[in-house]
This record gives sequence, C-alpha cells and structure tokens, in this order.
Amino acid sequence: MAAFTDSCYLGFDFSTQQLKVIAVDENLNVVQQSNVQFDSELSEYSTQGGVHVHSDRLTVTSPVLMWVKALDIILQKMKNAGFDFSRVKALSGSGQQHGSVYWKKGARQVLQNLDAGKHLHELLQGSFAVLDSPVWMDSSTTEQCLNLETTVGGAQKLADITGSRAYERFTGNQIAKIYKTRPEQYQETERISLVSSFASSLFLGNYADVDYSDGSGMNLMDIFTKQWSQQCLSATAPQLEDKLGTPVPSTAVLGPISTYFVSRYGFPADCKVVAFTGDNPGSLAGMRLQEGDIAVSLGTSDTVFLWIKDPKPTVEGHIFCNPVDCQAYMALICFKNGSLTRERIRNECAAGSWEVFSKALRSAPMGNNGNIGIYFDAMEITPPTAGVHRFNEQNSKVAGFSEEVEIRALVEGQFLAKRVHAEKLGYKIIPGTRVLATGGASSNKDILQVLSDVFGAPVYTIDTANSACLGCAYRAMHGIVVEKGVHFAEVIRNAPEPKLAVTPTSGADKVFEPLLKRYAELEERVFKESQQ
Ligand SMILES: Nc1ncnc2c1ncn2[C@@H]1O[C@H](COP(=O)(O)OP(=O)(O)O)[C@@H](O)[C@H]1O
Ligand SMILES: O=C(CO)[C@@H](O)[C@H](O)COP(=O)(O)O
Repeated sequence: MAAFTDSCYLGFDFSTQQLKVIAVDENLNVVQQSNVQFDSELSEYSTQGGVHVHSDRLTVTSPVLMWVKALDIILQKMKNAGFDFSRVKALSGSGQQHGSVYWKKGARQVLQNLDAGKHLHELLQGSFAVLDSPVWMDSSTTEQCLNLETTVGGAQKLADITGSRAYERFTGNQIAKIYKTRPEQYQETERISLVSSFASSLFLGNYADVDYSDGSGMNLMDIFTKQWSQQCLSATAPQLEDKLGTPVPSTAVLGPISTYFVSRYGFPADCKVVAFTGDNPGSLAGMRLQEGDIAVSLGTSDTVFLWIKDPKPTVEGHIFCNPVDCQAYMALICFKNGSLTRERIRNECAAGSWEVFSKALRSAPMGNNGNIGIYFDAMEITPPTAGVHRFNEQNSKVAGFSEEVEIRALVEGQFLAKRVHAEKLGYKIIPGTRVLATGGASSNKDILQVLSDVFGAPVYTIDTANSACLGCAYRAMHGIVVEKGVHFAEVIRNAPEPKLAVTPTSGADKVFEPLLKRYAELEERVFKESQQ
C-alpha cells in the first residue's frame, strides 16, 4: 500500500476558456480539482469562449484582469472546499501559448508589496499598460510576419533559428504590432510576459522569466542556443530585451511563493514556484508521452504533438524546446477550428447536445459515403485559409449536408487534416503507435472512435482531460528534486499509465486510405482558390 503523505503539489492551467487547477499528493494521486469558466463565472468581462473577437475578425484579445480575478476566485473556491494550502510544497502551471501581457512601469513594485487583505484584481488594476492581451487566436499581424521573415532572410531561415516560420499569433509579431499601433503603451511597458510567465509572476510576487518551451512560441528565441535571437529582437521592437528578461529552463525553480499567498491562504513560506510553461508542453508532461506516441489535444484549439530528439524545423508546424528534458524537443501542429467549431455544428445539427451529436456520429457510416467537409469558421492556422467547404463523393462542391452527414463530415475532416499534416512533416503511423488524446473533447468516446479509425491506431486517454494541469503538478514535484539530477521520468514512474479507450474498427484502413488522399487534394484546392 502506498504510504500516506500530507504534502502536495499544485498545477494550474490558464487556458483559453477557463482557469483550472489540480493538486496531487506525493503518491501522484489527484486530491483536488477546481476550475473557473471565464464566460459564465466572470460574465462582467463579456467574453465568448474566453476572448473578444474584434470587428476586423482578425484581432482577438482577452482582458488581462479577468485572468487575475479568475485566480482570486479559484483560490477562494479551494479554500471554501477546505483545501489545506499549508500542504503545498511546490506549484507550477501553464498558460495558453503565445498570448502576451504588458506590465506597466512600476508594476514590479506593486507585485512585491501586495496587501494580503485585498484581492489581486483590486491590487493590480493599474498595473497593465495594455488591458486587452493579444491571444493565440489572433491573426492580425501578417504585415509584421512578412517584415520579420524578410529581415532574417526568409521563412525557412527564421524556422531554422526559432523553430517556426513567422506565425501571426506568435508573440514577437504581436509585440511588433503593439509597438507600431500603440507606441505610448509600448513605452509605458516595463515587462512583457507570456500568459504562462505572467501567471507565475503573480505567485512569485515579482517578474518571472519565460521558460524555454513556451518561449519557443515567440519567433524570438533561438531554440538551439536557448537565448534571444538578436536578429529577431531588433526586427521586432526597440529595447525589447530589457522588457523580456532572460529565458530559463522549464524545470527551473523561480523562487519561494510571495508572502501575499502565505498570509492570505496559508501556503508555507518555502513553497517553491517552478517555471510555468505553455499548455501543450504542460500536456506533454501530463500524458507521459513516449517516443513514437502521437498526442492529440482537443481543447479550444486542436493540436497534434510529439516528443522528438533531432529537430528539423520546416515552414509548416513548430518545434518547441521540450518542457521536461532540456536535451529534447517537441514538434507541434496547431488547428484553430477545434472545439468551438464542433460546438457550432452541435448547436446547429444536434440541438446543442453532445449526446445527440454522438448518436449522429454512430449512425452515419465510417467514411461518410465519400462526403468530405472542411470547416474553417475562423482563419485556420494549418493551412492559413477560412471558409466552409463541402464536397460529395465526386469531389463536387455542394451547398449543404443532412445533419448526420454534416456532423460526421466535420469530425472526419478534422482528423483527416491532422493525419495528413502530421504525415506531411514525416511522422509515420507504425505498428505500435499509440495516439494519446486529451482536452475537453477527449471525454467523448464517439469522437475518439473516429480519431482511432482515421489514424488506424489505438487511442489512449488519462484519467483527467486536464493533462496540462496534471503535467504541471508533476513538474512542480520534479522542481523539488531536479537540482539533485533526478529525471522527470523517475518522478512520475508510479503515475497511472494512459488507458486504452478505443481501437480501430475493422476495415477502417481501407475506408480512410483513399479519403486521406482526397482530403489532402481538396484542402490544397481550397487553399489555392483562397490565394487567387
Ligand atoms: N462531451 C463532449 N464532447 C465533445 N466536446 C466536449 C465535450 N465536453 C467538453 N467538450 C469541449 O471541450 C472544450 C473545452 O476543452 P478544454 O480542454 O477544457 O479547453 P481549454 O483548455 O482550451 O479551455 C469545450 O469547448 C467543449 O466544446
Ligand atoms: O496556439 C496554440 C499552440 O501553438 C494553442 O494550442 C494555444 O496554446 C491554446 O490552447 P488551448 O486553450 O486550446 O488548450
């Protein structure tokens, strides 16, 4: 029997639609979970899906004070539930990737002198030079992307340095836009954080450095030297290095928790804050990904990611530094039209019910009688194009599908896209490949069945869909022993293994092989037509 132990570790996730937290004990058992939904529990900020989409349909931001208030609320909820904060030895966390926070001159001092009698959102009201933080859904910085690529010598050259060609949502391009369109606010900015390092700054009571893994999503850091690229910094905005701090290993202990949390919630004074990272890197840690596995995250965005040793950056997809092993990397492809598009089709074709949606998935045949759909409600990232496109089995465009066909076309199309783009980057599904699914939609077995059929591989899940939180609770635990040279894998050796959720339906490979080819051709056609 596992030994009883009182200590525990917290992992937070500041994701797109909500703030979540998980506590694990020394035996890696989850002992507490909580969350705060931005739209419903912080309705005063009027977000939809956690964000504000601006009138140009390209600019997407979130109110930074909403995230601060969410932290006040979640800690209060834990306190009300009787959670004993004095047990917390270390904490870490993650944030939606690429988003940026602009701290106003003087904010460091405010962070260092927080009055434990007041809420954080009251204390930090005047601490941000930009109140609406650009987030990963933003695609308004094409001009800045072109400028950056031209300055460094092209898209591939930029990918060779930073792991990615210029992407609109990447933080450097967002900073360049702020500098150009709001120069006074840029001048007023003392420090720029990612959502992840902003969140760790709150716990630290000081500016926290950006970690290598989330820092790889900025188009500013050299992923091989793990330092800022001077060429990229100077192409982005003046005095930028001063505002960014220094990148640190994702395993770094940043310091003890701020006295604010000690006095207000009863955290121990020596509770350690371990560097926060991106939500996808956090999930990589939580899912116990092994080489050869493919992770599919079905959160607000859909992402596909892998653990890799020898990165070869290209102009499609991203290479990030690995969050748990400084020698390794992770490859990632991001799809913007994930859960929110599934929700739209659910609302239009399944009376707003996931059960009805699932029933429709089960009743339409695998392969959907050759009907294929591409549903890019918002400007997609992979590939960068927008619009809804439906094709019948002869590849002719059709105006609409029946409700059942529409639902299956959406889910099959989303997974065909994932496999097509992963294979384009050279990833092969081989016997023994495991697909590890996570994120909100991974709780839906009928969606996972389609994933398994399209990938021709078994799909595994872990007990919680919040793998980023879990991974960060594990990372917090690792932070305590990392200086002794203990590897992450050793720390999580006794964590529960992912469990088999579904296996491919017999005959799925024959159905999907031709569809993969057709999907790739149709998507290419849609993309080319959009460029004319
Ligand atoms: N049963 C379900 N079937 C399909 N999707 C679901 C189901 N339950 C939740 N979801 C989706 O999960 C999404 C939230 O996933 P989550 O990983 O928590 O997102 P994020 O971390 O980006 O905030 C919701 O937008 C919702 O569409
Ligand atoms: O942009 C990316 C990854 O590059 C997104 O995956 C964001 O990190 C948002 O994550 P979710 O809130 O959808 O989990």
